[in-house]
Amino acid sequence: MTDAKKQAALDYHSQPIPGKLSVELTKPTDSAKHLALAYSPGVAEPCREIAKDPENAYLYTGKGNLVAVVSDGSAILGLGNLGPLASKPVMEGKGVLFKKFAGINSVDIEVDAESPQAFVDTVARIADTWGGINLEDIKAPECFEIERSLIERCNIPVFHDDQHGTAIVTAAGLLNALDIAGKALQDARIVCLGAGAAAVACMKLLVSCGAKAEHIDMLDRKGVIHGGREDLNQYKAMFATDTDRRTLDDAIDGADVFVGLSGPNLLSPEQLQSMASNPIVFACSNPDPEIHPDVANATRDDVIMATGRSDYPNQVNNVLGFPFIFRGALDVRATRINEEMKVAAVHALKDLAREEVPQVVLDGYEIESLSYGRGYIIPTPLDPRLLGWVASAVAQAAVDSGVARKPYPSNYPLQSVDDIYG
Ligand SMILES: NC(=O)C1=CN([C@@H]2O[C@H](COP(=O)(O)OP(=O)(O)OC[C@H]3O[C@@H](n4cnc5c(N)ncnc54)[C@H](OP(=O)(O)O)[C@@H]3O)[C@@H](O)[C@H]2O)C=CC1
Ligand SMILES: CC(=O)C(=O)O
Ligand SMILES: [Mg+2]
Repeated sequence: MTDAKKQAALDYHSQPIPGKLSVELTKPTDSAKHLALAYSPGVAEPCREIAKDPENAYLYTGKGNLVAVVSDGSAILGLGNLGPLASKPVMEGKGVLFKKFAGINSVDIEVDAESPQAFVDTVARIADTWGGINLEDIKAPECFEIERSLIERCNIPVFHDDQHGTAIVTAAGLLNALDIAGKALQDARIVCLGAGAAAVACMKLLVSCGAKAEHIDMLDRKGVIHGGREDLNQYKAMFATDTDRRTLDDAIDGADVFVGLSGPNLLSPEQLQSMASNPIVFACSNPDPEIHPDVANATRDDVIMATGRSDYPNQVNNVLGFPFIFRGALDVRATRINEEMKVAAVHALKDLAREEVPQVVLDGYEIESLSYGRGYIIPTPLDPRLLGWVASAVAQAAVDSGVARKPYPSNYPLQSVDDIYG
């Protein structure tokens, strides 16, 4: 970013008031009568009802439309472990996206925990307050055990966005990119740079969508993950292959797909040059991708290029997932977000990209036209149809797979966030 853009980003966060989120009132509070309802003595009535039946919290409080965005700051975007407080702008940012795109209220919680167990205990003790918990920017391998324990201990959806949100969006974008490149997922040779939270979840979901595990080379800082390595944790070991390839140079040669979930500037033009025809490059590290799109496009004119950024075409970013996935899950009061709901979200995103693009999206990006093809493999976050398409697919899958505690909502498909209360 230029110095001017960096300053603009700081100004955006600090002016006219610090931060990006605020709390609003939903009831009148202008008279003594109102106060006697909102606070003492009236507030005692819903307290008594909730004490009788905890489900009444959904009726008398904001719980059912409230998601906690929780981080320990150990893997903030691709910036690394900067600690809990430095993650707050990202967590507030996730809250902005929840509210703007799905009408969901959220509170960011940055936890300074000395161990994964302390983190889990902290979150589990406050879990009843929320309708759902979105874990964010927690590094691997700790994130896997943290999420598993919290899912076990909580009866609300717990979802590690960097794993599953990223995987859902990546799978949808990749299915379309392969379609445009004239290739099939089961034949594609895939290189995944990174072997952390996002990478492991993305490759697992791609395999469940039809990719061949033996066609995937996953790499960490030490190179290709292969069966001869003795330093692999159980999550990396799932992707160990029987191969002689050891470096990114070895793995990328002739590959159809590069998925970067690692760090900045790690894929060189020479490496891109050695990929197969119509190479698909998802350089998803934020804020700086594994290869800059200007460099990639200057290197090959047949590249299908995506990044996690909002300022280039094909934004493969979990913003296309978590707001709408939680919307659907909350509205049917799902106890968890299961594989069926994730796969339903993949297909909704994939299919929506093949529809005509509405004018409001063109206006938002200040462009004249946009249609399914190399420069448009995935819907943009500003597409108002995401709410209806993705939340409906997720809610239906929750009902069909038996994790919903309420029926498919009668006010679905949602046209806008103004419709969420029916
Ligand atoms: N576009 C999107 O929607 C999303 C993008 N991301 C991006 O993915 C990246 C990883 O995030 P996340 O999975 O949460 O973090 P983790 O800390 O869990 O994982 C990071 C992984 O990247 C690997 N890595 C780091 N540097 C290198 C390198 N030089 N060469 C090879 N591998 C490297 C690490 O290797 P090792 O295991 O050896 O330490 C580790 O496996 C970030 O840049 C993040 O911004 C994440 C989520 C969503
Ligand atoms: C987008 C996101 O969640 C990340 O880069 O961590
Ligand atoms: Mg993240």
